Amino acid sequence: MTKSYDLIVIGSGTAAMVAANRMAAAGKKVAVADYRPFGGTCALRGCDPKKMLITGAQVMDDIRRMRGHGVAADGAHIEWRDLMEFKRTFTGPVPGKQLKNYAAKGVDTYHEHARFAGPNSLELERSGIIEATNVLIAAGARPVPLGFPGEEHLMDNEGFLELDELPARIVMVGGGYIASEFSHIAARAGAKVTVLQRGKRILPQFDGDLVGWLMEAFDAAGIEVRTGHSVEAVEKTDEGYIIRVRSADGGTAAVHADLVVHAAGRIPDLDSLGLEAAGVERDQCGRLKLNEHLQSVSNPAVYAAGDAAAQGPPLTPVSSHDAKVVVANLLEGNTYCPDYRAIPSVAFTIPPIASVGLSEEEARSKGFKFSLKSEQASTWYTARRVAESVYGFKVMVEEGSKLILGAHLVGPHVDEVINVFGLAMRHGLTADDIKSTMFAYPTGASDIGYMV
Ligand SMILES: Cc1cc2nc3c(=O)[nH]c(=O)nc-3n(C[C@H](O)[C@H](O)[C@H](O)COP(=O)(O)OP(=O)(O)OC[C@H]3O[C@@H](n4cnc5c(N)ncnc54)[C@H](O)[C@@H]3O)c2cc1C
Ligand SMILES: NC(=O)c1ccc[n+]([C@@H]2O[C@H](COP(=O)([O-])OP(=O)(O)OC[C@H]3O[C@@H](n4cnc5c(N)ncnc54)[C@H](O)[C@@H]3O)[C@@H](O)[C@H]2O)c1
Repeated sequence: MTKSYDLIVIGSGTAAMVAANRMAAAGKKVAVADYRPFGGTCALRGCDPKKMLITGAQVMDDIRRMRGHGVAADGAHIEWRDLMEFKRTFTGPVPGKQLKNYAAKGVDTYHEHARFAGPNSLELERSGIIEATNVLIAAGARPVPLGFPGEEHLMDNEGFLELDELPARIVMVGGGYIASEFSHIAARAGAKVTVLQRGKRILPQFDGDLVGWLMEAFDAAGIEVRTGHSVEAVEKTDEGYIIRVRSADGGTAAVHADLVVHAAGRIPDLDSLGLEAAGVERDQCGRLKLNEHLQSVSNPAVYAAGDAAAQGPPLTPVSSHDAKVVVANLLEGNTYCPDYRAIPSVAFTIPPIASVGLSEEEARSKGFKFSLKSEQASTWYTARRVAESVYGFKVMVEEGSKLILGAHLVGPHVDEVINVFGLAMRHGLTADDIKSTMFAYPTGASDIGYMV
């Protein structure tokens, strides 16, 4: 007999976990299917493992900056294998813990590929057909196909975060989050890293002036950044790889490497879901056609969340937020819509760069009247006490309302401090509210009053 559920979730990442747990807590019969180890991108192949490797890289950078200031650690280096083992102390137990957690909550788990067989039924690779009142597509994202010869030679984020040996010469194809973060890790671990970015600058999601200041940290780490360079082909040779590049002025070049990493963007992972069988439509860009409640416009039984839904930026807190919205809609009827205002985002370079709210260009093009405070603040105590020269900010405060429109930070501790701006923006606190708040001193947050 076909097994029947209130909700089947495709995927076992952040969106899936939040949705499945909440539905189970509401007494609903839930199933979760994933063909990969349970845990999803953030816990197994993204945010969390990456941040553990960053911890090692950060120590190396601390030593570099403190050399001659009382720290002598000559010969200190990263033992890549051991750092990977450190990472695995976190990632290793994740799938088992998840399965145990689901079992305890009465959620059925299927470690297999799922595809739609009908409007509200799924075909599982081994277990056959299961059906549900509702299906949540939480299938995440995958590296975008690049369409150039030799793209099969590129290693994705999953491969990089599992490397047992770190190759000597690494090329990052692309210059966004993944290229920036992975290059800071690999360079501190001794690799020669080249970032090949098609765009005019790297990290286009962040403020251009602050990214400019951050380039000093790329230089200090020995990371070569080539902007306006589009990768057009990758060839495998006996010695490694040749990466064929075209520059913005039409010139061509060849870069040699032992490893080529895909850091050129990700797209919703929808192609293998058999959406046609369920009548779930996609738009011209291939994204799911969803209404404001994250429900398929063509099949009301189906909802989507997180990277697969691609309604907000592809970030973990967005996946979690989407899942909460979907569950509220399932339990209470379609009454909730996602709220994507003031989502803080951080690229974990060393030091990090962070952003929340509008960019300066967006604020101007939307016609806001605002005061802008921006400063390269390397002489401030927050930077000096850690011997870091990269520190700066750009904050926009609306005239009249004194609400913060956008905050952009680079330097020590900004990965934490940005959350204070996010809190203020999401809850309508003004620049005056922030100025009248007491922040513990000396902390990164104690600078906020001088930034607004
Ligand atoms: C290297 C890297 C670093 C990142 N770092 C950060 C960070 O620091 N901070 C941040 O906020 N975000 C970060 N992100 C983004 C973040 O990881 C994602 O936005 C988030 O994990 C998406 O969660 P999700 O639940 O939507 O999907 P996922 O966690 O990707 O889960 C989707 C799951 O669905 C499964 N699946 C797909 N198709 C099927 C199918 N047909 N049947 C069964 N299962 C299927 C997949 O195997 C996958 O496990 C990073 C991403 C990467 C790649
Ligand atoms: N800290 C974080 O929050 C974090 C970290 C990693 C990933 N992520 C998420 O994962 C997503 C994917 O990350 P990503 O770094 O792969 O993508 P990205 O969108 O950040 O950057 C991709 C870059 O690759 C460039 N590019 C594309 N094709 C190219 C080519 N042929 N040659 C040279 N350059 C090329 C593009 O110009 C683009 O700027 C991000 O959008 C982000 O939301 C987040």
